Amino acid sequence: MSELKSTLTSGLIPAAVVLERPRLLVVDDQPVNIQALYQVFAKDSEVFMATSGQQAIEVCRQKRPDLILLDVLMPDMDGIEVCKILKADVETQNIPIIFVTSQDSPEEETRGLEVGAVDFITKPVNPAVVRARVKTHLTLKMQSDALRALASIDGLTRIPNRRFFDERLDAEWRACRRAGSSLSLIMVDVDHFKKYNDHYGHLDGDNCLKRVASSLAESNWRGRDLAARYGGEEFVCLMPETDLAGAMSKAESLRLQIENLAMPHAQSANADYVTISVGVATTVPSEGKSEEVLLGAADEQLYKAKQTGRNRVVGVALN
Ligand SMILES: Nc1nc2c(ncn2[C@@H]2O[C@H](COP(=O)(O)OP(=O)(O)OP(=O)(O)O)[C@@H](O)[C@H]2O)c(=O)[nH]1
Repeated sequence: MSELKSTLTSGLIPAAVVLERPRLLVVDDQPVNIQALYQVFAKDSEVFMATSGQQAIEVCRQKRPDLILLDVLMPDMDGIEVCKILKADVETQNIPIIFVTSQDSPEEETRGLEVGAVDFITKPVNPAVVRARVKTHLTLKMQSDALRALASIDGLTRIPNRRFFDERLDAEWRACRRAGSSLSLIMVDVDHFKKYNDHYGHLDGDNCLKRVASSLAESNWRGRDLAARYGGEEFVCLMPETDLAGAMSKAESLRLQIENLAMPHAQSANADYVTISVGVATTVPSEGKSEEVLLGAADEQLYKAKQTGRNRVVGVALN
């Protein structure tokens, strides 16, 4: 449970998922039906409302509700279509959708479940039934969000792991390619870390990695940036919409940040304390280029930083 608690506070699970006051979206073209559901939930939940499919999608993207109660039959865009659109978008696909319908045929229900709804409720709604079903699906959503977040965190350092980083790199690569903007990668490696372990012991080595990780993760990052543990004593940072100059300047401030922790390292050939070497690579993703090439380039720059004396930043912009 304490693991889950620290995961929650790390920000990887949205605060709303703690569900002290769940956020529900009720969608129906008839205000009287919205009113009926509003009365069931208003006391314990924050209730958003939408009277059309298009409005429902907009509210969803802005407010990120924990669950949607969605009317099937609506004039412009029906509930099935709304559900398909929300399930196709990574930002909204994990929000459970319960269809609320006056047509309770098996065909209708099958169609709804096939496009991704989790449940069906028939009109006129029974307050006790709808409350119980919503509670069940909110609990399931909280559990699956918590599991997803735990699977994304490195066990030792509690910052995002390589798996999470790989997923985000993939998504940001595509986003920067669409926008025609730069994507930068920063590779960080602790200098002479084998000697650190040999001198202070593996437990102190672990603590050193934890401090480096926290310092990197707590740096002053912009919205879509990400710092993760790549493996061993290596860390990686992703900076979308950032050119080489911006990434080099951030990398230099990370290097200083670690130096300023002033963690003693008696065996380092570079300094009396722990330092890092940093490799930076930037590209504008396009047809024919790959994420692996960007990763390889950052790694190559890191190698150069090691070869040319460590405790330094080296970078390259790829054509
Ligand atoms: N304590 C601890 N050590 C780790 C962990 N992961 C990797 N290491 C150690 O990190 C060390 C990395 O050593 P090397 O790859 O030789 O690099 P280095 O000693 O840092 O030398 P340079 O990178 O060239 O400065 C190895 O001794 C690994 O065992 C970990 O989770 N905890």
